[in-house]
Amino acid sequence: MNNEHISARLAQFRPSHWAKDPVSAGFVRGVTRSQDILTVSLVLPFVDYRLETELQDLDADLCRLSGAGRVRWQLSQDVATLACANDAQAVPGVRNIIAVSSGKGGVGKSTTAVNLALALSRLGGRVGILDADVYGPSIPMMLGVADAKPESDDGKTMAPVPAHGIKANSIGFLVGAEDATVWRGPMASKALAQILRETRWGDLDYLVVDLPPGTGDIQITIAQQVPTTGALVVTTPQNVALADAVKGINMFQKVNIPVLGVVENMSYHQCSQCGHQEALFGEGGGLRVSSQHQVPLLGQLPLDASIGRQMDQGTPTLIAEPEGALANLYLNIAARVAAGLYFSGNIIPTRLYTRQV
Ligand SMILES: Nc1ncnc2c1ncn2[C@@H]1O[C@H](COP(=O)(O)OP(=O)(O)OP(=O)(O)O)[C@@H](O)[C@H]1O
Repeated sequence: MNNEHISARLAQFRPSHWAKDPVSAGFVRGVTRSQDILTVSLVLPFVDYRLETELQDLDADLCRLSGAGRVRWQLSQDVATLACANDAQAVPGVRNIIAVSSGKGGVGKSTTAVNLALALSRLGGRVGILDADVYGPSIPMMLGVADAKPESDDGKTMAPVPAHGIKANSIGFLVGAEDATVWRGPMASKALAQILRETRWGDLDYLVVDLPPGTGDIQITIAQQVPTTGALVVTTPQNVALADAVKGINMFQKVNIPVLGVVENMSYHQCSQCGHQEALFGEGGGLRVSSQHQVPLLGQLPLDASIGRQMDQGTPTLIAEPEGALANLYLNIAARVAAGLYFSGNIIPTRLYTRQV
């Protein structure tokens, strides 16, 4: 068996959203042959369980090169802890924090944050979500746990609310939605810092933080108080929303938080009868912003009544139709976010924690 040829073939495999192939990135940990089976072990430092299926495309070539009859893929994930971009104190057990923002209200930021968190969980991660949208904490409703209350046995810390396999906390669980909206800057950001640190998140690969919309002082304060690893900006294709998205990108860049990319929501409307796609709010805006500001366009989501309806019912798209085309769009975004975060970040050595996928 010629290991060099096998390595060369593995190195040709590179999903389009990866910055490196698995060999040069150091993900391949071993190639061994025993009798008729070629075993290839990989450890992935970010989540993407779908890789297992994609790798099977290499089976025929690897069998030919090794003379084995079949290939056994041993894939495990050990999500790397990446250095956070600011000097905020780390949250124990939480490996990476992803902030979701929008320059403008109502563009679908919370919808994207919830589906992104669920998609990261589906890809194999241990995931939490912190609803930092003090102006409209909608995540309890979106996750179908509007009446839940985080429990506290010691009066000092609280257990997050479990929902659809992820852990959630929200200012909305603790005070009525109306009360939260009257809070102003310092009070709101102080309360959030407290919620972030007093929640017993346990071990999380990713904590998604849904920021309040806008690019003012409160957003900057929160982004700086939270040990953020990277941020993404949600926008719609209208010019006015795009202009605000640019402000969002600039805000993060000013405080040195890497922008993982832009998600264009309500990009087009797809007719449920004939499948015709129509760009209701203009075309190409997200792509323009992404290329002008050198940040990736992470994905485009249609304006689809089922996304809104499923959210209102507390069963987000990823849960309501896990195998559907819309869920797949969110999974693609999550895979890009996870890989983008890893390839653009600086790794902090963590205790080795390897799980079989
Ligand atoms: N792609 C979509 N297709 C259809 N409806 C959507 C889509 N994205 C979001 N919505 C709906 O649009 C409304 C606003 O979405 P959401 O609350 O996520 O926006 P937001 O940007 O977080 O708003 P705010 O920051 O002002 O709270 C919700 O009713 C949601 O269900």
